[in-house]
Amino acid sequence: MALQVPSRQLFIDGEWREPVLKNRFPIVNPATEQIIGDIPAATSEDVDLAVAAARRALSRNKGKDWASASGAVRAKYLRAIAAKITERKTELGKLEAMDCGKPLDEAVWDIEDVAGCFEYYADLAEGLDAKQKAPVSLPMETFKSYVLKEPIGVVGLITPWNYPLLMATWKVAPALAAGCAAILKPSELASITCLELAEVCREVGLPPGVLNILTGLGPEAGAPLASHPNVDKIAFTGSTTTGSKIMTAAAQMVKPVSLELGGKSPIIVFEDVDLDKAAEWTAFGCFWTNGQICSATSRLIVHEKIAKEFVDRLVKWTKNIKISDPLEEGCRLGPVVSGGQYEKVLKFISTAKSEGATILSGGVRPEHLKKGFFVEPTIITDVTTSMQIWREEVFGPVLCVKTFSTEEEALELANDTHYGLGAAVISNDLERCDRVSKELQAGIVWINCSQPCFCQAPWGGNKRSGFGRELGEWGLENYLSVKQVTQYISDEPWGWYSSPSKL
Ligand SMILES: NC(=O)C1=CN([C@@H]2O[C@H](COP(=O)(O)OP(=O)(O)OC[C@H]3O[C@@H](n4cnc5c(N)ncnc54)[C@H](O)[C@@H]3O)[C@@H](O)[C@H]2O)C=CC1
Ligand SMILES: NCCCC(=O)O
Ligand code: NA
Repeated sequence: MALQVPSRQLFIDGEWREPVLKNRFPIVNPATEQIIGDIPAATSEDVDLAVAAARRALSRNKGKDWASASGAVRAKYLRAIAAKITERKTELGKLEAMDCGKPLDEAVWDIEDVAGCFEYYADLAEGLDAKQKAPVSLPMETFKSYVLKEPIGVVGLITPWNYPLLMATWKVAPALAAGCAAILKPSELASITCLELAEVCREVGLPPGVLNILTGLGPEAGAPLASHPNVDKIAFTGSTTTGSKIMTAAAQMVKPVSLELGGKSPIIVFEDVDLDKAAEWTAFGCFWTNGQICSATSRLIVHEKIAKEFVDRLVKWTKNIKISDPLEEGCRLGPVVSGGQYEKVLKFISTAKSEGATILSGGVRPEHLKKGFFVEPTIITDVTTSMQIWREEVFGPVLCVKTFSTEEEALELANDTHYGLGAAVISNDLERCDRVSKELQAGIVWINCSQPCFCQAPWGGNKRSGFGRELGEWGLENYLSVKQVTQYISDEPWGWYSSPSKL
């Protein structure tokens, strides 16, 4: 059963506020193409208000309420948020599925991960207190030095639509744990659950201004945040093109950025694998989240000895994937997020065809679904390394295939990309897996699986997939500034200049 989408405003300074320009835009359910509600459209006027509220939150009570409160104080809020999210798990999962099209089971899994991530950073916030004043060993006995870790300040968090609440949480949870105040700008294509996070923050009594949530369009709400002189850092997940624009805007203010961008990740399948296990991971690696994952292993590189049998088996697994409305029981593939993405994915497929590739399976709308932005899981063979389908991120359920004969050749193909986010290797020879993992140019390597993601482990890429790492302790460091405090401890004068008293 579909749910009523709550009608919300912008969340600024701990309360709901109508956008200054009073505009709203529709929310489209990609499975039905129906309008299911609307969200407020923030502009630079609202960004100014939110940034000012965040500044006030940092300095209220001389910082003692938030920024310089103990980590344990902030952890209580993070745990309270986690508890409320868990309480509302089923409802939030449904809203997420209706908004971005991911199968309900995946959406509920995401919401569980959201709660887990808030819990995890609550622990790290507490741990931060014990890490303060860590001594630095110096080569001169006359000095001693220690390090303070302080919140970076006001942070702008700009997030995408493929994991709407989870990607927001990967940023919000560590930012709040660190003692920053934040402005979150979710994607205009899927913002419902981020506005519900605002409601959760209101209910748990998060101090006003600590988290502000502004829905709106990229150029109207995201761009003024990225270039705002009173925002101290930007963390972004999304396309490489937008990441580059954000970095350019931030550079004008010498503002640090962390960027988690696109990918064209490889999965290498060696000849010694269990075909069914490898086929299932290959399908999951590319078709999970309807193929819309930055780390999707969308280039299959399979040993020529097993290629034919493996690809046949993979097609069989793919045909077994239930494609339906995301809310239908057992759904494993929903629609892509929007009409625009649907057209884009189909264009990628038709270009591959016109460049000489073979659409082995899928490539079209499923016959039984007349409405919605559905694309069948698609497998493309006869691909060359110069084709668009091999080189560019599709962000849809589309896998392209090449074969190899030697490990060296497999690595060459795998690393033949401007991106460097994820990579997977499937083989029963674990020594080989270790060797290949070292050679793969990627921030994340999966052995005998693809995509599992744990909030304890670092996440991020190399090359044009961006830089900086989210999650784990690295995710917290993103929002901390390191201050060196060095003290002269000798009773002797410094003695560099001749003392005037000796004249
Ligand atoms: N790496 C990833 O996780 C994602 C990659 N993508 C890729 O991006 C393509 C386009 O999707 P979009 O939704 O248009 O992604 P996008 O990268 O433009 O959007 C991501 C976020 O950036 C914001 N944004 C857009 N322009 C901005 C600007 N000039 N300044 C500040 N913020 C801005 C958006 O409002 C959204 O919140 C997809 O087809 C896919 O290839 C999209 C979403 C996630
Ligand atoms: N499993 C989380 C993937 C996140 C991302 O697409 O960035
Ligand atoms: Na939507």
